[in-house]
Amino acid sequence: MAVEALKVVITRLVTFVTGNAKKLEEVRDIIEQSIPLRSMKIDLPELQGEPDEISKQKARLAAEKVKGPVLVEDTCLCYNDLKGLRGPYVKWHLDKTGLEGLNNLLHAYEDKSAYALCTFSFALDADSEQVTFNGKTMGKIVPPRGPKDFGWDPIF
Ligand SMILES: O=P(O)(O)OP(=O)(O)OP(=O)(O)OC[C@H]1O[C@@H](n2cnc3c(O)ncnc32)[C@H](O)[C@@H]1O
Repeated sequence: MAVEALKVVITRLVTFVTGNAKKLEEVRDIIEQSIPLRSMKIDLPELQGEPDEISKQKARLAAEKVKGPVLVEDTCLCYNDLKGLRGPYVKWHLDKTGLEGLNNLLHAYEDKSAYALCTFSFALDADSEQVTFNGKTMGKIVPPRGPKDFGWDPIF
């Protein structure tokens, strides 16, 4: 399945669906040279569940709207001592409590280690099985510092 999908990716235009300009910038930098890519901002529901499942459903919903091959990504920030939370819900936490709130979450814990999990899903169309890829970066949660122009970067 993955190989079949890949064949189509390089010959057909893929729509990267996101409402996040910084995310789009990074994805363009990394894969625009490899596959024909365009972007589209479509409001998709913020889903709940495990990262892979959220990403797959996001791809299915995006493919339904685009009616063609799509790529989506869902980012999680996972605290080890909180068993992987805030995970996919980090966006809400960041919106409501800001960077300080995300940092304060770990005050009661010794271990400040965390990881960023990026889950990409590709779908040829709404009826095809989604192909999912994960990337994980280990780090730790610190008080906010540096540029504040991209999500939770200042605390990770
Ligand atoms: O339209 P989509 O692609 O879903 O864009 P989004 O901003 O809703 O994307 P996510 O749900 O995947 O992102 C969850 C949160 O993580 C933030 N984020 C995503 N990638 C990041 C990165 O590389 N560094 C810092 N923050 C990031 C993002 O700004 C959100 O607040």
